[in-house]
Amino acid sequence: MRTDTSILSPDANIALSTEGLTKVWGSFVANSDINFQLPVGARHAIIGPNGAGKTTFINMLTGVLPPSSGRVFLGGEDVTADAQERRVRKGIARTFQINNLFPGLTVLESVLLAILERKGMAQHWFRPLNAHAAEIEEALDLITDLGLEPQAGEEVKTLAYGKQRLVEIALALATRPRILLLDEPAAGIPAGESTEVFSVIARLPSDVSILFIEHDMELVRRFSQRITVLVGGKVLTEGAPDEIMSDPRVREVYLGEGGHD
Ligand SMILES: Nc1ncnc2c1ncn2[C@@H]1O[C@H](COP(=O)(O)OP(=O)(O)OP(=O)(O)O)[C@@H](O)[C@H]1O
Repeated sequence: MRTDTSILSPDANIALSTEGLTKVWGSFVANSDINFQLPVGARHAIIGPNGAGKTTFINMLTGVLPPSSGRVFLGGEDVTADAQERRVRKGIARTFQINNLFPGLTVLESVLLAILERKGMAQHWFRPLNAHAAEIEEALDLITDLGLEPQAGEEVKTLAYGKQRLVEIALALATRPRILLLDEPAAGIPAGESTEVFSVIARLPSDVSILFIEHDMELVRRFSQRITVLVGGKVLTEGAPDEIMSDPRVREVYLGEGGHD
């Protein structure tokens, strides 16, 4: 019997929550009965060994994957049946690999296009630039917030990978999200640059609630306020970084496994 009924009633402090979220493929259970709450303004990490179901969970939050059972709530609203685009309009954003999106465009052009898309104006992108003064200003503000102003006029594909990841975050922020979901935002980039990416994430407005998957424990320790540990598709435990890092069960199943590929 459920003793915590808060998950069932809208709570203004909860940006996103799930109830009994489950994903099965045939007899394989990738996510099992996940009850999760992301408070407004959270910096929350999901960790767990390979195949634990982290990406599957995020994919059900964004609408990329339909759950087999369970529900996803944005604030108090059940968005389980909403398609991905609709969830984006309601404030759930995730990052996409930039090179698949806007090949050949500069940083400024890419962010501008994302803002025009949000405003339903993307089909007018070829209008004279002065017709988009407000959107250009917004794009430049966003680019500045992410420390990308030196690269504003450069083609995205020519940037260092760390900068490309930041452009991807800028594009997600251009949708004006309430919630930002990041699946390994520093994957594939050199260690120095990954710290820069996370420092920028840490500086994002506090009303944007952030949930991220990250394998680097030092980054998780530095940049999360709370951690959920997934193992075999189930929540093993959840808590503050120090609590999680010293939990013998976590050390055994995750930290003790000798690293991650
Ligand atoms: N479409 C699918 N059909 C069947 N099994 C799948 C499918 N997608 C993922 N899986 C399996 O579900 C399990 C969980 O995958 P998921 O990518 O969510 O794990 P993860 O925790 O993100 O792993 P990693 O850390 O390696 O990225 C894996 O065993 C994976 O092989």
